[in-house]
Amino acid sequence: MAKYSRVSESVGLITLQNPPVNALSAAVRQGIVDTVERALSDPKVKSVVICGQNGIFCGGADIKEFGTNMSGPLLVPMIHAIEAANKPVVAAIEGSALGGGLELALGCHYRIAHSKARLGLPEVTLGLLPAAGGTQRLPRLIGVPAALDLITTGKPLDARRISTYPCPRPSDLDALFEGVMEKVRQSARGAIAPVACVQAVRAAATQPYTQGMEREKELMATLFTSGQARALQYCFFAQRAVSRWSMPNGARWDTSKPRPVHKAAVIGLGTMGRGITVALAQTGLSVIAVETQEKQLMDAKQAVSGMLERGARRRGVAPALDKISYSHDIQAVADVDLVIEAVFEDMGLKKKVFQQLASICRPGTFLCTNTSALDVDHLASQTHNPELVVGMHFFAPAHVMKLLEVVYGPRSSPQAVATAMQLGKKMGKVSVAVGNCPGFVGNRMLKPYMEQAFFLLEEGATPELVDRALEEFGFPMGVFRMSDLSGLDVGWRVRKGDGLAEPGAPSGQPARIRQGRRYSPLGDLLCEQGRFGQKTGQGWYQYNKPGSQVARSDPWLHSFLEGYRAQHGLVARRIDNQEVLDRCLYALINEGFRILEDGIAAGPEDIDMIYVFGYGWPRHRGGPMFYASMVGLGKVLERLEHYHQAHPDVPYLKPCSLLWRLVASGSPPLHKWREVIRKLHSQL
Ligand SMILES: CCCCCC/C=C/CC(=O)SCCNC(=O)CCNC(=O)[C@H](O)C(C)(C)COP(=O)(O)OP(=O)(O)OC[C@H]1O[C@@H](n2cnc3c(N)ncnc32)[C@H](O)[C@@H]1OP(=O)(O)O
Repeated sequence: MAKYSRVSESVGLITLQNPPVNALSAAVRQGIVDTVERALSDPKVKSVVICGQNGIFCGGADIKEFGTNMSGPLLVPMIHAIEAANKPVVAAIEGSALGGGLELALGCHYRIAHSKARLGLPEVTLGLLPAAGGTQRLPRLIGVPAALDLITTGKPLDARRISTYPCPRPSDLDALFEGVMEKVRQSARGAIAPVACVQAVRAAATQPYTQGMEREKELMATLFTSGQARALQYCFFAQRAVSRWSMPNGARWDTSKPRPVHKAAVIGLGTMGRGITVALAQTGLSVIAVETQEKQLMDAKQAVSGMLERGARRRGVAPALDKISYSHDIQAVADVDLVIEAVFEDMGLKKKVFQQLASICRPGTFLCTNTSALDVDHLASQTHNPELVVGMHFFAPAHVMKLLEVVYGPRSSPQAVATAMQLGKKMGKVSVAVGNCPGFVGNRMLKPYMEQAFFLLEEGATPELVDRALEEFGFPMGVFRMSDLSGLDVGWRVRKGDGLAEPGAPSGQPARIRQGRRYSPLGDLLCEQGRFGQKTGQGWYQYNKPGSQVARSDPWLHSFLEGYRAQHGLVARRIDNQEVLDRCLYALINEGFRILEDGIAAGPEDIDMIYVFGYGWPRHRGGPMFYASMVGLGKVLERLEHYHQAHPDVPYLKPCSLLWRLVASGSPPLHKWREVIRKLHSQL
């Protein structure tokens, strides 16, 4: 696990060997201890070099060991022994030196890095801090401000020449730490690791080394066993696990070969189409961007060019303007490998586009739809080759948001899914393969979540109260602020399509029962008044002007709610944060279990990554299904039953059979849920 050799007579060379990333497993740590001892006791050896095999120095501690009884030498004394060595020890860094890997390098007397090396302390992203001296040695090496930046964000740095570093000279240490703590608290949204990182670096800046090390150890001890660390480490593996997709028919990632995509087309250049065009061009693909309205096409070209130029400036590269050609004629897509349709969310219109594409595109072209909820299979049936059709559901802004839902219908071929998944990966997305149903995974689960928020308003809550509870939980935005941002009219259109929202509906009880279940027309009533959210300057909140983003409490809305309750004979009661969280989150989680039961998502990791990367679920809480496993499935079931008894006309609150089944089988840990789901499916 650490190979020893002597080179040029006097240099002891230690090579870390633990594929794929030379993580510091117990065996590697033991190997380092043994080989360092050997080099130091060999009189012919004058200096020691530590490097990693296969072009990577070291990816840090072995995260898989964290949940286990860790054995083997500890990192801190191992690194101390290197630092205390009486022969110079050099870290020769190629590829990544991350976490414990960088801390190992920091314990060496010199570090030399390849110009393409990446150095970082990502512990904070796993709910931890760099507790092998990282928070103590790094500030001493590069100064407090730069160290704080690396440690609290976990972002890796490219190796740089020292002459390019600014000289770190904090003038007022207290102000510096207060400022950073404030920034960290705001962006961390309840995450404890970044705060502990600041506290540890503060110890480095204000206390002697040994006391700093003690503080670092103490803070790490708290983090190491925290639920947040478990959640973040779960996310690390879940993010990788979702790329190993499978379909109910047995097709899998490792047996399905993607086809290369060199040239793609985007149809429809509204907000989504523009973002998708940018994402594709930035990946290096040739893109045909089609918009039939001449004025829209010109506007889109200008907007896309601006987005590409700003992105390129940020990344210090040339903008990929020449990758895109614009056309108002759909015939221009005849020779592309893959088309992404991103026209207005209207089934009639999308069907027409798919019929056209089926007759224009050359045989074998993959046809993808960016619909957020419509039936992918129905669109596939408009073509001669339904096996080539999949959904590619991007999230706005499409060139920024990391999530891509790849939606397969019953007739989508494994190759079409593999190709869309690979294209998503190339675009830097976290791509999750899911089955076809209204709203797929993300939007399907959003429905019960939003429904509960509306009901809470009817029962006495305000948008401010609901949003505050969700934001304190860790969402960047509560449900009403989010609804104002995305536009109330979007959901209104869907409800009208579903035959739910009817203008001029009767008042009183009938208005609140639709299709045999409780319904809240509050969102529809706001839309009827032209209150569509930020874009109209009024929604659940008020804004200084249309387009403004600063939400202010709206007295009109409060008296509207009072009037509404009076009109419907509802008596407002006191609602606390816990009830908001219980009802909104457990209704959403219950739908997640139904999705697993229906086989729409292959496993809980898929749902969790969709919520973490697409819906602002706080990463340090691991995603809704992981959260349910942490709260305890028995407790989730009990609360859902309680609320369903109180609201029997709300089917979303009725605990689903998979949840019952899991609780009956002793609430197994999340990684065992697939077995229970398999059994459930085999019995159906
Ligand atoms: C009081 C107790 C004291 C305990 C001390 C605890 C000390 C903690 C300090 C630490 O070092 S924490 C770990 C910090 N390191 C990281 O967070 C790095 C994580 N890895 C990465 O960022 C990337 O993997 C990479 C190194 C940049 C390589 O990226 P690449 O895209 O090339 O490959 P991946 O697909 O991401 O990974 C390949 C494969 O390797 C697995 N893996 C990666 N890093 C680790 C690791 N540190 N431990 C265990 N396994 C790791 C990864 O899961 C992939 O495997 P899979 O089977 O495909 O999932």
